Amino acid sequence: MIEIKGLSHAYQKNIVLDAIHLTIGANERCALVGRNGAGKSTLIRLLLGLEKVKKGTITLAGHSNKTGKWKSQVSYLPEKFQLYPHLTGFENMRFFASLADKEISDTIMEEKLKLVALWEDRNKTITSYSKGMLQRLGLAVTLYYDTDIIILDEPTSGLDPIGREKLLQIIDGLEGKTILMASHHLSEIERVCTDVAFLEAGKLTKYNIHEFIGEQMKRGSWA
Ligand SMILES: Nc1ncnc2c1ncn2[C@@H]1O[C@H](COP(=O)(O)OP(=O)(O)OP(=O)(O)O)[C@@H](O)[C@H]1O
Repeated sequence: MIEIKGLSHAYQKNIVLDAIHLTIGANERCALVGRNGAGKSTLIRLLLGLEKVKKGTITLAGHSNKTGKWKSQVSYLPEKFQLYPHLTGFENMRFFASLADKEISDTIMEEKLKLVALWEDRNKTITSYSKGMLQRLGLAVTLYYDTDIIILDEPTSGLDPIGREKLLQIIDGLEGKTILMASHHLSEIERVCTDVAFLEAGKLTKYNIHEFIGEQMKRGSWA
């Protein structure tokens, strides 16, 4: 579960987040949306401890983000995951596993590579992978930590419709996770998300997906 209470953040006089509240429970897939500059990346950086929380509280999987205990329960897929181009898909998996705090077995790597449909291509160097395959490999790395909370930053960015659909199918199949996914695409939000956290002028409003679609019909797209 993610719990944010009274969180504010400003860069000099630019108030980006103004006393926002957000709770995302297990089995919720919550989209994080808002216009360019609305504060999505700032919120993600605060959640990941990359930016200091000055006002308000963040609790991740029951741990305050001030303690550091939350780290084993959160995984993050950035918009562009830095993989090693001279290594194969499997070698990349092994390399990132070697950096993890817990042991990640070959069996788990096999399971995740099969989940993202890259098992057949595991021994190819990733220079031969398409953008979609690279993003799926990044997702496989993110998933083998098996954390309660998964944060995805525009996971389908730059993918063609087939690549996008394959990735969304995998995300749609994840169970028992708390997912926050930044996105600019209403169609993909509708496809996989149960809820939407909408940022506008420093305020955050949470909708269930049906309310959000209705709201968009009334007032036009946010983007
Ligand atoms: N390190 C920083 N220093 C100063 N201002 C910043 C910094 N990072 C972000 N900002 C400002 O904070 C506001 C929110 O930026 P942020 O990147 O969080 O928005 P965003 O919703 O992620 O935008 P986008 O959709 O374009 O990625 C913007 O006005 C931006 O210029």
